[in-house]
Amino acid sequence: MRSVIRRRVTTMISAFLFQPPLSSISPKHHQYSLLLPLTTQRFLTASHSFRLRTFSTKSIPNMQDSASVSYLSQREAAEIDETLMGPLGFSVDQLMELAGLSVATSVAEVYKPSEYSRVLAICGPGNNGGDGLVAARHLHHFGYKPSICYPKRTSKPLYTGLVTQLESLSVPFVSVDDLPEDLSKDFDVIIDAIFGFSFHGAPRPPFDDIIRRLQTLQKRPVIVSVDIPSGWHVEEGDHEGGGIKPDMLVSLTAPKLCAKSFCGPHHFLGGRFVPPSVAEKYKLELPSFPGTSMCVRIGKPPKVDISAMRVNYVSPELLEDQVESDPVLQFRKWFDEAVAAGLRETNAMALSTTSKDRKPSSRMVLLKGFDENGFVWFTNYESKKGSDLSENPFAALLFYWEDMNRQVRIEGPVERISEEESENYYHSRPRGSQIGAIVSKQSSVVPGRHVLYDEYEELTKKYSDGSVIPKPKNWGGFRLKPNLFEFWQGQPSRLHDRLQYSLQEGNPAWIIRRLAP
Ligand SMILES: NC(=O)C1=CN([C@@H]2O[C@H](COP(=O)(O)OP(=O)(O)OC[C@H]3O[C@@H](n4cnc5c(N)ncnc54)[C@H](OP(=O)(O)O)[C@@H]3O)[C@@H](O)[C@H]2O)[C@@H](O)CC1
Ligand SMILES: Cc1cc2nc3c(=O)[nH]c(=O)nc-3n(C[C@H](O)[C@H](O)[C@H](O)COP(=O)(O)O)c2cc1C
Ligand SMILES: Cc1ncc(COP(=O)(O)O)c(C=O)c1O
Ligand SMILES: [K+]
Repeated sequence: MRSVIRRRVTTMISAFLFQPPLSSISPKHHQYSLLLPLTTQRFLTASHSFRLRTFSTKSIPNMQDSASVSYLSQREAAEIDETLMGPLGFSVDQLMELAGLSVATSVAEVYKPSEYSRVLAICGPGNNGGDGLVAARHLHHFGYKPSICYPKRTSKPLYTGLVTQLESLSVPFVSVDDLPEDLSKDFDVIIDAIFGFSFHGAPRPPFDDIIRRLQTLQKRPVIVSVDIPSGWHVEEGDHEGGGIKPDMLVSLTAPKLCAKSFCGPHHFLGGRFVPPSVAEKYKLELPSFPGTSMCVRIGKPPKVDISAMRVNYVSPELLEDQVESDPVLQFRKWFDEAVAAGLRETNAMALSTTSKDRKPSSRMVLLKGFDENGFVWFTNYESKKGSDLSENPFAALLFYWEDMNRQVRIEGPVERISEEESENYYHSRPRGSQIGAIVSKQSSVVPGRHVLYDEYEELTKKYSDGSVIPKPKNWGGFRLKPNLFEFWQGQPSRLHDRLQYSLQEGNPAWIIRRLAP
């Protein structure tokens, strides 16, 4: 019995697979290879692990070539829907859940709840409306304050369930009559989940009036359209002009033809459920989803006004009576908190040095240890920073832990650590990095990458027997002994907390002073 069912399903899938696509779609397969997912892999060596970040255009979601993206006709969209929920074994609940989650994560990528918390999801009578209900639930859990306008309810259990779920979260439902004529006062984001790919003709009441209100919105609230900007023709787009102008479009499965005329700043793709058979059949060329993300940006990056880019920091206060009297202990506290918060490369710091002609230069290095004796990093003593420090043995370190609105400045004299300490650390590194340190005459001019690579290959062969890789004489650690610390905690309106620790001649006690922000 089971095998009969399996055979039937296989036959249905192959019948589906061998049908030709309904519309031809620009096949630029050579570009697809550029859209590799960003992978962060862990490489384990005998005693260590270190992260290798592989980089591709995909890792910058804005760098997609929108010309290589496929668009679906209305018929294809409906057909894919049927296939997913027929031979491919999906249920509508499942797809709707994934679609709604994609919408919520797309919104969260661009519109942060700290600034755009008041969301109105306007839900239509079909599955597009269902996506809106699901998205609102996720947005609630992401920290937004959604409200729902759902004038034409469906009595199917899927929909009544979604409504019950929202009611159990105390998400308010607003009737059309209670919606303010000017939506800009009460909402920061409007989720347009009115019509999806089954829309046809002209909008009927009460949606005609709601769409009219959306057409006249100014800058705020922003409109996020689910799959289709409601009121637009599914294939021809805003063909009569005067339709709504969403700021964000979240296309599901693949963009529909109308999306070609979308010219808002944020076009995202959601619906991370397309099996390869569907992608192959419809020759779908779509960006791949990075990491574990449920959405990915399609198309060109939005134009930004750099002068308007700013974040208003909101953090707990940093008060004199809360901090440690010893700045090294205070640093440890903040460092541990940054690690616990999961920040990447908490130990990355900017190191600033100056040459004897008093010209400063900065670069990132990794902190490899700190205690009351100082802060240690490793490098090539004959590099630019190495020669700067020989000429002027003073430096400044800077940590910026962006997610915590924190910055730490540390300044003081610098000295080389002992050869023994450097030896020990060098041999604790992955063997590839040890060889890399031999190969790199750091800061000198290299004729081409191949030069480094050839020498690396040669040395890798030489040491393939696992023998000790000798530390180059010019590679080792520096230790900065601080005489000044500053702990900076970002606060609203640029009234940040700055607590500076300094030492006075001949006095081992640190003086703590608050500096104006
Ligand atoms: N695989 C996928 O791609 C997935 C797709 N998903 C989602 O499903 C969406 C498609 O859903 P859908 O087929 O239910 O159609 P949708 O457009 O929401 O509404 C149809 C309703 O609107 C009505 N209606 C139509 N025209 C009208 C008018 N002029 N004025 C007034 N009413 C009008 C129509 O009524 P009728 O005309 O039939 O009387 C019917 O009640 C798709 O866009 C995506 O968001 C995801 O959930 C999962 C994965
Ligand atoms: C996050 C990060 C960490 C780095 N860590 C080190 C390090 O620990 N030691 C090092 O020599 N270079 C490190 N580098 C490379 C340096 O920034 C720099 O390119 C190199 O040391 C040459 O600098 P210089 O020519 O000013 O001496 C790091 C770069 C980054 C982005
Ligand atoms: C050139 C260079 N040297 C040294 C380091 C530090 O490496 P490790 O953590 O293996 O000491 C880095 C880190 O990015 C580096 O780029
Ligand atoms: K819509």
